[in-house]
Amino acid sequence: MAQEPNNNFSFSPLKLQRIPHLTDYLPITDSKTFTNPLNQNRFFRPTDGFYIAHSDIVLRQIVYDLSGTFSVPSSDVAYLRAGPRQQIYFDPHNTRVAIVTCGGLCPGLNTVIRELVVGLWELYGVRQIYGIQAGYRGFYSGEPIQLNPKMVHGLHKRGGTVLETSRGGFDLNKIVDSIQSKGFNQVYIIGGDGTMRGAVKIFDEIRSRKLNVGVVGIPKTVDNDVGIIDRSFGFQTAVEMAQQAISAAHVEAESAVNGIGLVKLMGRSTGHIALHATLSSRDVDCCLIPEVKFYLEGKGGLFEFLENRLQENGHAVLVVAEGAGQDLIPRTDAQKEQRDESGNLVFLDVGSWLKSELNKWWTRDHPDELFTVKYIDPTYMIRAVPANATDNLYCTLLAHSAIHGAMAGYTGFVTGPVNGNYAYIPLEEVAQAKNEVNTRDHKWAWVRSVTNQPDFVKS
Ligand SMILES: Nc1ncnc2c1ncn2[C@@H]1O[C@H](COP(=O)(O)OP(=O)(O)O)[C@@H](O)[C@H]1O
Ligand SMILES: O=P(O)(O)OC[C@H]1O[C@](O)(COP(=O)(O)O)[C@@H](O)[C@@H]1O
Ligand SMILES: [Mg+2]
Repeated sequence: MAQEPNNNFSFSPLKLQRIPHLTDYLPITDSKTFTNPLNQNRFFRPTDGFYIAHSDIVLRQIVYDLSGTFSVPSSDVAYLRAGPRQQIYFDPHNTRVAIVTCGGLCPGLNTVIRELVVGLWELYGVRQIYGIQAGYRGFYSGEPIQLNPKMVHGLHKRGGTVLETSRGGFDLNKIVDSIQSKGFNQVYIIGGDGTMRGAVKIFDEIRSRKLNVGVVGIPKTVDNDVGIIDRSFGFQTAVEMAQQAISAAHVEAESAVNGIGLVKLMGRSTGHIALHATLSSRDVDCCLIPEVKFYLEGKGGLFEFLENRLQENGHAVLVVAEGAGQDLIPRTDAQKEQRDESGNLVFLDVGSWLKSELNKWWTRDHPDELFTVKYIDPTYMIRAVPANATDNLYCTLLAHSAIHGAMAGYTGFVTGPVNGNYAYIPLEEVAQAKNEVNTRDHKWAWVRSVTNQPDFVKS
């Protein structure tokens, strides 16, 4: 029977995760602030509650169990709510902005660039806006490109990043020297977990040099592996794109005798894309993710499961995240050490390996029966597309939130939705947080109930 809520609960003070402000470390010789130009913007007409105050917060934890004696644990935290401030720190005429994109592609990168440029220009009247080319290395190895709304007009309809991106090339001193010498006072850094770790270092160096430069992180990752925020932009578009690959795999498998459709999806250390694509498709018989180790042979293994599925249905669809099964694939010592320019471990192709293992298994156990594995690897197709409508809207809100925070003088922060509300989160916290699939919660149980796949726990 459901337990009645108990009135015996109390809220201990929440811990507000403050974000740094430039005045925290800069000598306040001139404490002048500026009235937000939105006051004069005929489209916005600020009314009561339009501006966000220091006291507006967003709770990280919003679901509680009120049975028994209850108090909010002191570990529960709140973040500053994102949005326009009535008084701003930067004079728009003297604001000089740099925007950079780093790491892998993700649908919506161009939209964020577009909305940063248009938002800074239209909402705040900033005119000195520059794009840094090809990731972190672009700060010191090339010339920034000046941007204006006309130049970025149609960007939301294009995949990729017009600024180009890269991995590696992180030279802290050269980057900060360049920010200083080029006179930038706001830097918007769009990237994933690696980029955010770099951004923390840039922010620390800027602070230790006491530079009047705001550093803002905008989290980007198609894998959805950045923690704290609800989800990363482009993720939904990628899941949608993955449906096409799964449908094709299903058609191929269904149209063959003992056909297996195998689809590999992105997900270096997290299986969010594979999981969401599986749940949306319902054509998937088994979903393999990095968070759940699996095995091939014997009782409860993948082969036994597929054998039964082929017997029942004549076909099966397998979705595998790129980071799954890496511990099973034989590799040379050199391959064990191989890293990309950013230091990320280079993975072997789990799809090709699985295909080969499946073929070996079938030939060994059923030498006289037809069997086919059709392997589809849509890797770059799911991330090199323009953002869908939902992601485009999300990118706009992210860009606007970032601008409002930076113009107010906040620094060393990341903006993103927390429980549906846009918040300012300390950069360092985001750089450390991971978002892995929680295999104990109902979503993973739901996958297993949809596919009826094994739990791969050896008894
Ligand atoms: N720990 C780190 N410290 C400084 N820079 C880093 C760190 N990790 C990654 N970077 C830099 O961040 C950029 C993007 O990192 P990468 O891991 O490739 O992509 P993502 O940011 O999408 O995870 C690269 O230029 C890389 O050199
Ligand atoms: O071939 P690339 O460009 O290194 O990208 C491959 C990687 O990029 C990703 O799509 C996203 O990774 P990042 O968010 O770290 O850029 C991974 O899923 C994948 O392993
Ligand atoms: Mg990454």
